[in-house]
Amino acid sequence: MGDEDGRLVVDGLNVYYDRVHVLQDVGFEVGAEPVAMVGRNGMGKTTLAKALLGLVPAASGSVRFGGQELLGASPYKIVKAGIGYVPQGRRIWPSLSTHEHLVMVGAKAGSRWTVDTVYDVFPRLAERRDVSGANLSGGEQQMLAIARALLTNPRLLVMDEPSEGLAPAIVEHLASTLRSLVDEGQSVFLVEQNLRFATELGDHILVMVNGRIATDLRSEELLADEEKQNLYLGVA
Ligand SMILES: Nc1ncnc2c1ncn2[C@@H]1O[C@H](COP(=O)(O)OP(=O)(O)OP(=O)(O)O)[C@@H](O)[C@H]1O
Repeated sequence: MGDEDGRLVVDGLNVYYDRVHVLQDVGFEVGAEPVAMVGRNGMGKTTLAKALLGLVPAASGSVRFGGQELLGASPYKIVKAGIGYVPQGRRIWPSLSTHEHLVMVGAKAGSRWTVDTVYDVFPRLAERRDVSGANLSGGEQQMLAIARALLTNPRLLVMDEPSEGLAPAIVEHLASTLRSLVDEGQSVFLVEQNLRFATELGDHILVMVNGRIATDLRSEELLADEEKQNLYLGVA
């Protein structure tokens, strides 16, 4: 995991919604080092995550993963190729229990991830195994969305705003759990508005402005530069 084999290489990616040019010549790479993309609302981050998973069509460009071209492939094939997806808004089934969500995905043969090993990473989910999705807290739903993606045994985990709507203490807990996975070799591409979460998990930061990657820097550089934070994110 996280080796050159599982490298994501995005090049010249263009996406339109009707005539609106939402992603403009987007290019970046994700290897072993975790990468986070930040940007204000509506800049195109979710569209990018969806385009990587084949959920929105691209007009042109290339998305290669482990040397294989995935642009134009179905989401099913992309997940099978080793890209796991945690969508914005979590997408939990209200009437299914925690355990039902997990057994429905099941484990892949030979994978380190089984229902039991995801419960080891998220013990809170084991405690809440019989609780329905509708009755889980936001943080528990987020853990479940991540656990469900892990069961697909991803070489690369793409997460769209996992911190959204969660209390700071929960965000902190999520960041440290995800950081442990990264330290064990899990590759991660994170889309985030929460600068603290993004810089805690991502070593490398891409800033998206109006559908383009405006800059690309180390997380400590962005944290040390309030002017850039204000310019790109309006947070300082
Ligand atoms: N299905 C769609 N049809 C048309 N326009 C869309 C569609 N989805 C998003 N957009 C527009 O495309 C632009 C980029 O949206 P996107 O959701 O990718 O941004 P974002 O950076 O993820 O923002 P947020 O953090 O609010 O999710 C926005 O102007 C948005 O209004």
